[in-house]
Amino acid sequence: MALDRESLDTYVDLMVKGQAADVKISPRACVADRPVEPCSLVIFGASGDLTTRKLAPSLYNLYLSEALPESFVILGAARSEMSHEQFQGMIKHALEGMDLTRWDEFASHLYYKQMDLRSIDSFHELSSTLEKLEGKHGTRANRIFYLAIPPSAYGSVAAMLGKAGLSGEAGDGSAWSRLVVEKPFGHDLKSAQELDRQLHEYFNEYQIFRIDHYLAKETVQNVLIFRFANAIFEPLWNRMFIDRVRITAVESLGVEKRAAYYEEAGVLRDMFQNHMMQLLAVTAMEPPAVFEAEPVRDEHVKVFRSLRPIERDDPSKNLLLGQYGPGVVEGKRVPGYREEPGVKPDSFTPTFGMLKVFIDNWRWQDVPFYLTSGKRLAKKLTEIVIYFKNVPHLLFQKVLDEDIIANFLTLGIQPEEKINLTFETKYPGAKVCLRSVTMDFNYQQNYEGPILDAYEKALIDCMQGDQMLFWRQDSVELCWAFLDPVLQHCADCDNLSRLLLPYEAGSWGPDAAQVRIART
Ligand SMILES: NC(=O)C1=CN([C@@H]2O[C@H](COP(=O)(O)OP(=O)(O)OC[C@H]3O[C@@H](n4cnc5c(N)ncnc54)[C@H](OP(=O)(O)O)[C@@H]3O)[C@@H](O)[C@H]2O)C=CC1
Ligand SMILES: O=C1O[C@H](COP(=O)(O)O)[C@@H](O)[C@H](O)[C@H]1O
Repeated sequence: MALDRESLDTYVDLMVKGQAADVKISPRACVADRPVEPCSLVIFGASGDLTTRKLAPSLYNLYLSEALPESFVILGAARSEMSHEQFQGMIKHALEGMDLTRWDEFASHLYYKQMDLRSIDSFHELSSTLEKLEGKHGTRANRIFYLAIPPSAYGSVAAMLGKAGLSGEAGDGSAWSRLVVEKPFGHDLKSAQELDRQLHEYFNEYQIFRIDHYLAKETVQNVLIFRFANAIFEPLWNRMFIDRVRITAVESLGVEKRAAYYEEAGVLRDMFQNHMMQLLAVTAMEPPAVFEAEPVRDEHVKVFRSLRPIERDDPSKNLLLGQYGPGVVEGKRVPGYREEPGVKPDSFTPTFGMLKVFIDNWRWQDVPFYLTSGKRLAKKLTEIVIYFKNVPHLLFQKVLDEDIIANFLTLGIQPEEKINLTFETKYPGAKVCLRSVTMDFNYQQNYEGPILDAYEKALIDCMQGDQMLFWRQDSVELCWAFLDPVLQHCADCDNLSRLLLPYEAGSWGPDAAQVRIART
């Protein structure tokens, strides 16, 4: 049968002109979304680092891309004395380098209120300020309270909101109230349960949004799409075909100005209890019955429930810890952790961790997951790498007398947002030689629009009431229960000093020789 004209043209385009890789496939329903209702966003901690560095640029970007509702109010609150105009000036300063052509319109939605978070009167005043602003901007009484304040204040602020009547919702669903809580959610299982008890005194679980900006990263969401919207990978995604999984989230940044917090947290609380666990969950979870918040979060929970406990008395078989010393990072000389402002000169706080984790279930029995995170490493890199098993019969290895590299799949989260599959091919020529080649997909391929920043996604999801990318309390508790024994072991200075290995800033962590010495 002869090809019709259109098919022939397509064939010529794809095959003869060799453009298969450049086929433009239009996105399907990528912008179709739920409407965002008018609302007010109250940011407690509006003068702090998180607000200026993350929230302000995200909100302005959402405004520029017309993702915010037409009627909205952003009310900043903190201890500092500031007028509305000063607050607007501070936010504008935080937007340096962005397109400010629509700044004046955006600024007309920004307000500030000086507050003492320990005083109930301050919350009653907040209530009447909100009512006035809601009347002026027509935002109804839909309210989001964002806790960008020290974690020690989360419980009491939630209680103050409740006492001032700000946690309630209209019975007919015409007005809602939501609470956004930043990590850390407690510092161990017990404190996480206590915090949860305090939050629930006045808020229901469906009103509480425990943010994890890693879950909201485009490429992390893409892990689920990659796994469950393709038929060819999932059959391989198990212990029969996968040898090991490496999940890495390392950065070149040091502790910056957060020593007070980091000295208490260290890498295990700062990165493992939250972001690393969520990366593990999206890699290891089963497909949910439907792609909705609760079924997806149920599957996260099942992964966390299946974590093989780490030996309390000797976690060193599964754990490697390090602390950075001075070195050169990206061409710049930097001090060691102990010389950073605010850090104790004899601090044993770990800034690097590698944890070998097993998930005891049918899919993953005995497949090790290596989770690595650390500060002041050679470069910023977050990726999930799936190492497949070697071929069952080493046909070419015998001919070549050399190891054959098993296939691996790299899910690049940041800074390069990509998916690579590496496999063996024949090197051209008369002799039998092999070479590894990589099939690349770059996230920006055939896409020119902006990529939503994680905080933008989290904010918009919260405005839409979608909790899929937020932590549920049962997951929080299971992760603390898993890490608590390790943290308790490390709370003993003698144990910690034995476990903690130095590494040079700008390196890839403690070197292998040191690790071997420490382990013998
Ligand atoms: N910064 C980041 O990148 C990240 C932060 N987080 C979390 O976000 C939260 C905020 O962090 P960050 O912005 O870095 O902290 P900062 O210390 O920079 O800011 C704290 C803010 O809270 C306000 N505040 C503190 N105490 C009171 C009080 N009694 N009454 C009223 N306001 C008060 C401060 O106001 P004032 O300055 O006026 O005193 C300031 O605006 C923390 O829980 C942190 O763990 C989570 C992930 C990343
Ligand atoms: O939550 C945190 O994350 C950042 C790393 O986030 P990223 O999006 O830049 O990868 C980390 O630097 C910080 O210590 C931690 O609190």
